[in-house]
Amino acid sequence: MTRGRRAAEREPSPDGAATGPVLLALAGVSRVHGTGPTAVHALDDVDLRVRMGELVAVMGPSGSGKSTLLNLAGGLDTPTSGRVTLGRDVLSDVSATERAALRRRRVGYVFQDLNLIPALTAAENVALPRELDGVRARAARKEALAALDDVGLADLADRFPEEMSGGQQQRVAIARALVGPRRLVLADEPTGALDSHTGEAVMRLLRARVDAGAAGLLVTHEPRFAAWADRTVYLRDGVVVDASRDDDAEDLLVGAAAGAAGEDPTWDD
Ligand SMILES: Nc1ncnc2c1ncn2[C@@H]1O[C@H](COP(=O)(O)OP(=O)(O)OP(=O)(O)O)[C@@H](O)[C@H]1O
Repeated sequence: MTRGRRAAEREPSPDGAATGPVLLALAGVSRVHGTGPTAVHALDDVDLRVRMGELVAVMGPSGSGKSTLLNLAGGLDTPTSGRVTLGRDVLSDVSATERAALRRRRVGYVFQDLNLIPALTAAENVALPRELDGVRARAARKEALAALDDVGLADLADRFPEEMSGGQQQRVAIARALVGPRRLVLADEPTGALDSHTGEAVMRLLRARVDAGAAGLLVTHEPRFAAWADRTVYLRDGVVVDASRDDDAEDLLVGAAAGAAGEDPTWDD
């Protein structure tokens, strides 16, 4: 089991198991790109559960399926077989439109390629996904300012991306990923373009968000960043070849509970 120094410091539990409800569950998930002799088995029969309050790192060589896993987890892609569940919603069963709506409301992405919109200020970039969710402009700005404050950028809210350093831009991207009621944070090499000091700061922010109750999945090539996670899953050729402790399924919100009537305790949106 790979447990980082910081995770160990943060969490005294000897087995390191996060105890929140399962937010994200992949069960027997495979993804094949293409057909016939040229088909690529990007993921093969992967099981993974991530709990609220848990940060899971995904490591593996180039082409091992890390980004495919992240895309499936966030509903950007659908599995060829198997099931992806977010809260009580089976992402792999809903229509593309519903999946897009779930994704927008519930999933925050942080990519190496930040995708900030150059013509919008930091606050406008962060507010945009909330406005797309139907939140009124004034409320969305308020939320955006709070999210920017969380990442230490309250003073730069009205700057444009080109007026900020790379690290500051990355923090804006994180604020945008975390604004509003999102509970699942998917980060694909979020530290890739950053110097080590700024990379650590980014990890601290992700860790803090997860400690506050989100579930996080972090793709990284760097063990020192994976050390911030509670556990690490290693992929090779689309297969999980090593995973530190994944806990019991008994309190899963999925399976028989999927589609059941009533409130979903993992969401407050
Ligand atoms: N849209 C696609 N069409 C065909 N093959 C694809 C597609 N997307 C990914 N693949 C293939 O699936 C495999 C897994 O790709 P993926 O991008 O998930 O790996 P990765 O571990 O994220 O790699 P890297 O670390 O280089 O980003 C690779 O062989 C890749 O070429």
